[in-house]
Amino acid sequence: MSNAPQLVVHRDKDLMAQAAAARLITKIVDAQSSRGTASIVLTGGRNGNGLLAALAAAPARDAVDWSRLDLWWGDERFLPEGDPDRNVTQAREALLDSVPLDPKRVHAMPASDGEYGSDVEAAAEAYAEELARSAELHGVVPAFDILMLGVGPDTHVASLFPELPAVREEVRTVVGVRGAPKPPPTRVTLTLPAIRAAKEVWLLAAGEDKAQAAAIALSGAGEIQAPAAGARGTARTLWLLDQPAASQLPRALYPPATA
Ligand SMILES: O=C(O)[C@H](O)[C@@H](O)[C@H](O)[C@H](O)COP(=O)(O)O
Repeated sequence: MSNAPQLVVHRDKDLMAQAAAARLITKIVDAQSSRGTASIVLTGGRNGNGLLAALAAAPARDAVDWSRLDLWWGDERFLPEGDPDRNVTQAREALLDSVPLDPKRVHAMPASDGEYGSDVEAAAEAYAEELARSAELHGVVPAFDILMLGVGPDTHVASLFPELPAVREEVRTVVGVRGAPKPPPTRVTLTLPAIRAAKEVWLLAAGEDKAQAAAIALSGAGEIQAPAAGARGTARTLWLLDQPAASQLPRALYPPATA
C-alpha cells in the first residue's frame, strides 16, 4: 500500500472526533483479534483529547479489550507528575481513568520531578530504552498500530517544531526539546524516525487556524520547514480534518466526495 497521505474531511470538529474514535475502536479490535494486542500512540492537544473524550462516550468502546492495549505518547510537556498541562494528565481525564487498562501497558513519558529530575535528555533516553524493550526483533521502537498526531498552526507535530534540532534528528528515537515556541518550552518527543515506524499515522487537524498548515504540509513542503509533512506510516498516512481546516487545500487534493 502506498504511504501517500489520504484525506478524510468531516463537517466539523465534533463529528471528526466521533468518526476518528469509531475508526480507532475498529482498528484496536481488529489488531487484538489478529494478534492479541494493539499498540497506540496518543497525542496531546485539543484534537487528540477530543478524540479520547469521544471514545469515552462511544457505546462501542466496550468492544476493546483495554487490558491488552499498549499506550505510548508522541510527546510530553516536561512538567511535574499530575500537572494539569501534562498530556498524560489530560488523557487520563478524557478517557484513561474510565477504562480498565493494565497500568504496566500505559507508557507515560517521564515527568520533570521524576527520577531524571530536570534532565530532559536523560528522560528522553529512558523513554527510548522503554520503547526499545518493547520493539520487535531488530527494531528500536514497536511497529505501532496507530500513531496519532495533532497538527499545530505552524505545522508542528508532537514536539517537532519547524527548523528546531529535534525535527532534524535521524538516529535517536526520542529527544528532549528546549525552547519550544508552544508552551511549555521544555518537552520530550518522538522523532520522525520513530514516528515513521508506525503502521498507520493519523494527523488530526480541526479549525480554520490549521488550514494553512494543512495546505503547506500536503503540498510538498519539506519536513524540516513543515514537520507534519514528514509524518508517514509504513502502511498508511491519514489526515483527518474538519471543513475549516481543509478550506485551503489545493483542489487536486480535496476528496471527491466533499468537492
Ligand atoms: O503537547 C502538545 O501540545 C502536542 O502534542 C502538540 O503537538 C499538539 O498536538 C498540537 O499543538 C495540536 O494541538 P491542538 O489539537 O490543540 O491544536
